[in-house]
Amino acid sequence: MTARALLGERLVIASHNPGKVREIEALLTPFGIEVVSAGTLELPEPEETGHTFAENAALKAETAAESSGLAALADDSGLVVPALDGAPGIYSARWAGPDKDFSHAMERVNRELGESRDRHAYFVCALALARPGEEIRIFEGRVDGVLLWPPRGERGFGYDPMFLPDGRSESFGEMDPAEKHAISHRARAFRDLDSWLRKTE
Ligand SMILES: O=P(O)(O)OP(=O)(O)OP(=O)(O)OC[C@H]1O[C@@H](n2cnc3c(O)ncnc32)[C@H](O)[C@@H]1O
Ligand SMILES: [Mg+2]
Repeated sequence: MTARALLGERLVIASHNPGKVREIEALLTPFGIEVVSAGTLELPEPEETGHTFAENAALKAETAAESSGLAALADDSGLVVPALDGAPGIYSARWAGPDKDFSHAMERVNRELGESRDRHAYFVCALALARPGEEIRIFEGRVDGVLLWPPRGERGFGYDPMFLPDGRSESFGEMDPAEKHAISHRARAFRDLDSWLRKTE
């Protein structure tokens, strides 16, 4: 089967975050399917009550698939800081508060790290694909790096300006989007999705 047959003619991107929707649209381009975002369809934003990235991604994808009757792809992601026992993790969006203020969230990460010499962090992305009448599928990706202070760059979204991926000299906030797509947690999860599609073909 082709990607189109597996994913449907029209796929809902079950996210209300414009930064993510932009990246997911770019990463889906090679699949050649029409996409529409949950925001455009005015779908409700479900409460993220799961305890893992995968559970929250599944919850968002299932809600969107049920309310639209279409296949839906959700992304639950976040920044994991081992020296902070994994925080902010699944609470990454919530650390920015109702105003979605990521300068504030980044300051909190840096403040809580204090003088810690361990500034290692990684981004995780769990993608969930829900198709009407089919079992839900989860795909995951991760990228490791170190936390910078002060943050650098205006590109990307969320915690990007404080994240320097391993082996690179530019933060995610400074990088050209195409470069971020070559190595990001989200791109790696898409590679996992792509290999599943190829196996199923
Ligand atoms: O749930 P949806 O509607 O998709 O949008 P959201 O922003 O609430 O998304 P999450 O619940 O998955 O929260 C993940 C947060 O982690 C951060 N994050 C995820 N991927 C990121 C990336 O590539 N670069 C920077 N920050 C990222 C970003 O701040 C997100 O708001
Ligand atoms: Mg969310």
